[in-house]
Amino acid sequence: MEDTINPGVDSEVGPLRSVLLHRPGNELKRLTPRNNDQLLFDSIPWVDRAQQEHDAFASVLKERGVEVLLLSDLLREALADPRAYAAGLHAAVDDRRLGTDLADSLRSHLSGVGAATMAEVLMSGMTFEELPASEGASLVRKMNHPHDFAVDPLPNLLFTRDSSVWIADRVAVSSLAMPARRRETALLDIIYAYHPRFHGTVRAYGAHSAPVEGGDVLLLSPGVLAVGVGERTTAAGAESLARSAFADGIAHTVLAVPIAQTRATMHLDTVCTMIGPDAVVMYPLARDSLLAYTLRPGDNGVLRVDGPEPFLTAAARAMDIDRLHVIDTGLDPVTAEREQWDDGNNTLALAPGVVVGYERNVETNARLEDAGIEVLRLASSELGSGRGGPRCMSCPIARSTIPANQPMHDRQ
Ligand SMILES: NC(=[NH2+])NCCC[C@H](N)C(=O)O
Repeated sequence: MEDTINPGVDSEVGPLRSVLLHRPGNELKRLTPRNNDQLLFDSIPWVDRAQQEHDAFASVLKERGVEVLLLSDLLREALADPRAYAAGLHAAVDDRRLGTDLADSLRSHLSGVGAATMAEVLMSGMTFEELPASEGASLVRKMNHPHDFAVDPLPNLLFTRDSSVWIADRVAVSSLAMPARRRETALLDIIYAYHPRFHGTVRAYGAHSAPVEGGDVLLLSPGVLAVGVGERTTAAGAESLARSAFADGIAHTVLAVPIAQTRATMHLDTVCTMIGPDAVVMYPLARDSLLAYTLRPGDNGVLRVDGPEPFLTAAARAMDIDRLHVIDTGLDPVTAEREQWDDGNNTLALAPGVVVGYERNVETNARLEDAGIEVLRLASSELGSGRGGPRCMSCPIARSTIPANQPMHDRQ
């Protein structure tokens, strides 16, 4: 048997060894022009092409020696455990939406369908017309349109970055802010609690805490986290993540970084991602305006909060480096805005100086290459419709540790 890779992530850029992805599936087929806004997609993706683009993403990672775990496989395998199956039933059936009669009949139907179908229902949801026939009349069934959802689909599962985050050897299952994504928490919870691969995994933070989404969390260096606070992660969420990371000894500094509350900048990783241990690619407009509050453990369990001050200053101090380099994308404001929207700043580092990016961001990629970064390009005509790039679509489970204080150019 091959050795399994021990989970653990202490940076954004250490050589990537194992990653969790979600190959888009039938949940994307639920998107219509009537529900796409609410389900956080900007258009209606062509699902077959989205799958091809995603398969190409997985292949790029595998070719570089990264183990790719698929969320649907892990969920199905986890559901083989009766306790996981019971948790799945609980996550699928909402008594408040269905009323007692319909909820009971759906529960008894799902109890017998088996792990594969159960996983599919949890991911793709169920419409009223797909519910099993049941005895007696149900007002709820009569008064809902056959295409209404009895169980909501989760099209944003694709963005595995947001629903869980590894910090050192612990995993934080997120508390997601938007109603369309809240049920993702239950699926990740089932995987980490019951899949044999994650047996013994210790948690950080608590999925019932104030919202934190993984797209807002950057592991700037071992022990130093930057947490975007904006449309998704709240200040209370950043505090609770900091408190738990300090208590567990997996971080000594957390930078809370205010970001504009708009769709274009829903997460910190839409404007800034790391491409080396002391370097980031950053949306030019954010470069001089981004601020940070510095959180550290204080006496008697009280948090110390300093700042705000410029993000780059606070980050360099916390990381104990002279300067956090910003790769100058040097773009004119209109190109910069277009490429930021298309996730040009949302790169996934496979190692220091090696990143995956969307090919459509021609100018940003060219500037990254000018700076000596290798850019592995992905097609994204359909994947991009959910507004997420390679970083959003990946949850690193294991990265190798980079030796401390070794600037990037020595490592290439
Ligand atoms: N880490 C990220 N930037 N994730 C992007 C998530 C996009 C997704 N449609 C949402 O609105 O939630």
